[in-house]
Amino acid sequence: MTTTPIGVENPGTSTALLDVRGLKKVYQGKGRGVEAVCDLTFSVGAGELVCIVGPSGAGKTTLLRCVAGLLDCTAGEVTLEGRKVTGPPPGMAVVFQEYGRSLFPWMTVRQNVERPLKEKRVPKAERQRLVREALDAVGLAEVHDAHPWQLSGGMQQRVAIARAVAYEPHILLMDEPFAAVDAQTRAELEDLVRALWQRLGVTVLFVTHDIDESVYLGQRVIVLSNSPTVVLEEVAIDLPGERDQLTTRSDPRFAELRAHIYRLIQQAKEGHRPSP
Ligand SMILES: Nc1ncnc2c1ncn2[C@@H]1O[C@H](COP(=O)(O)OP(=O)(O)OP(=O)(O)O)[C@@H](O)[C@H]1O
Repeated sequence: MTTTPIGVENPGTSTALLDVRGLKKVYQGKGRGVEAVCDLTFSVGAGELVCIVGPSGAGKTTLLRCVAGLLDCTAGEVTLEGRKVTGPPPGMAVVFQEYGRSLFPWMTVRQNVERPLKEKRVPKAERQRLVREALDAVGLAEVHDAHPWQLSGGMQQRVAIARAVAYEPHILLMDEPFAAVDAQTRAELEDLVRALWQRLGVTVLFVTHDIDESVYLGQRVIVLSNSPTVVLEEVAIDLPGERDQLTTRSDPRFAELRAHIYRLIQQAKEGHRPSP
């Protein structure tokens, strides 16, 4: 299985936008430290859609929080667009798993999406346009005046995605964003992410524990070992760029890639490390 980064669907996007070098994170607790991430190195090209999978507790969320500048690294560094990340960088948006906690219940859908744009001091007319376009893109134009608690879980996660997209980020980080929605909604949201990615040309780093989801979405899947966490393998997903839930998932190549990553995760759980 190849391990080189690819950009089959967005040709000419080989420039590294995000660089993670020797990333280590140790949480300091009372009396002892927890090494969540040991030594991670990888990069993501501009316009790529890269998924990260690994066993539970491998440090996927920790990695994403370090990349987002929400946590300090113990060692190593994260570089975005050539600048070292020391706090939340301006060109980045994050979608978390807990949409319920990430939206403000007292604000309408439109106000939730608009809020980061106000903080960014985007002029009013421009803000209104961005909010309208983002809500259109996620199919929520009709409910802009509703409050989050009046919407289903899947719709709330669409609001969170619209908020991220309206911000016009260069890179979108997603941390198990569909873990809490039903299978049908999950499939729709996966297609939404691919459609937005193709349309907007945004770089996406998508963390999931779901192997099928990583193969369906990604151009490349980075498989993490178990703790102490390193990159076990980078798997190029050489499926056609046009994907749909039925055709892609019944492609024999899809099954091969899924089986390969499944075996890697099993090996990871057994403590397998990459050869030096
Ligand atoms: N704030 C914290 N303080 C101490 N230890 C932590 C903290 N957050 C995470 N950890 C530990 O770091 C390790 C990695 O956790 P993390 O949540 O990053 O893994 P994960 O791969 O996202 O897990 P999962 O797939 O189960 O969500 C775990 O051992 C976890 O207990």
